[in-house]
Amino acid sequence: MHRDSLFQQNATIVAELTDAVAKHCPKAQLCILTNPINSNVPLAAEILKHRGVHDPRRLYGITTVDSVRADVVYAKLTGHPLDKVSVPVLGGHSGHSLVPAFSQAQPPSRLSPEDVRRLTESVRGAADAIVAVKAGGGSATLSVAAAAHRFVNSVLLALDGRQNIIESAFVESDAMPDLPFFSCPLLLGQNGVERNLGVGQLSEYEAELMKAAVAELRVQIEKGQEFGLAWAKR
Ligand SMILES: NC(=O)c1ccc[n+]([C@@H]2O[C@H](COP(=O)([O-])OP(=O)(O)OC[C@H]3O[C@@H](n4cnc5c(N)ncnc54)[C@H](O)[C@@H]3O)[C@@H](O)[C@H]2O)c1
Ligand SMILES: O=C(O)C[C@H](O)C(=O)O
Repeated sequence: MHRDSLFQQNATIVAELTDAVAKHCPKAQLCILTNPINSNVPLAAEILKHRGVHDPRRLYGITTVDSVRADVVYAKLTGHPLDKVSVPVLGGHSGHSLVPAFSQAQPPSRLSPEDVRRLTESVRGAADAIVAVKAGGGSATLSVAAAAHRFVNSVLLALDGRQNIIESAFVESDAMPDLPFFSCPLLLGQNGVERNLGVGQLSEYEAELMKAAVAELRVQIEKGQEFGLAWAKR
């Protein structure tokens, strides 16, 4: 499954809803789940900019399901309790644009290169695996609903003043040179993204994957920006 192929159907819907947010609730924290995240978030940013209400701290693409998947496979392999595990997932939300950073997993565990490759592929291929199992019956639903709930709940807790709320999301960012949007762990606060916690130290394997991820992301980001700008000016 290519989330990118959903762009044709979903771009106009995202544009219309973002425009309504810009007009009626410009201070809202806008959490976009609609695929392709890698294009739809840049698209929304262009519309918000055009309307003069763009605040990069308040616009997110929800990538939490990737974090959930990485945490689950890491916990299963290492035996760490799932609620104590955290694996950063970096980049975007599509097979080759996302890079799970198992080298930074907490609590740390020594994994063989073969284990890391296998876990990485299972996180990157999870969406396709679910589509195949459902055989025409759709894609992931419950896991995504749970992940979206976790993310939005974290945004609300931070809004309410709770400290040390960290979630990854695809946001406007300078974490990766020359790439205006990127997903990595964020410290959330009352105004949205309080601090971008950045990419951290990647292993050689992860750095290699990241090169291809960045190339794919660049194309998908530009596609969203072009659509958003054209839609806003139409
Ligand atoms: N970011 C992620 O991790 C992730 C994971 C899974 C699904 N998704 C994406 O979430 C989106 C929804 O997936 P789903 O399984 O819930 O689909 P779905 O078809 O079950 O639900 C889509 C809903 O959108 C509504 N809708 C359609 N056009 C609309 C419009 N113009 N304005 C307002 N609402 C409109 C429909 O009535 C329907 O209720 C898809 O784009 C999917 O790719 C993202
Ligand atoms: O588009 C979908 O429904 C798939 C989803 O992005 C996923 O990661 O499972």
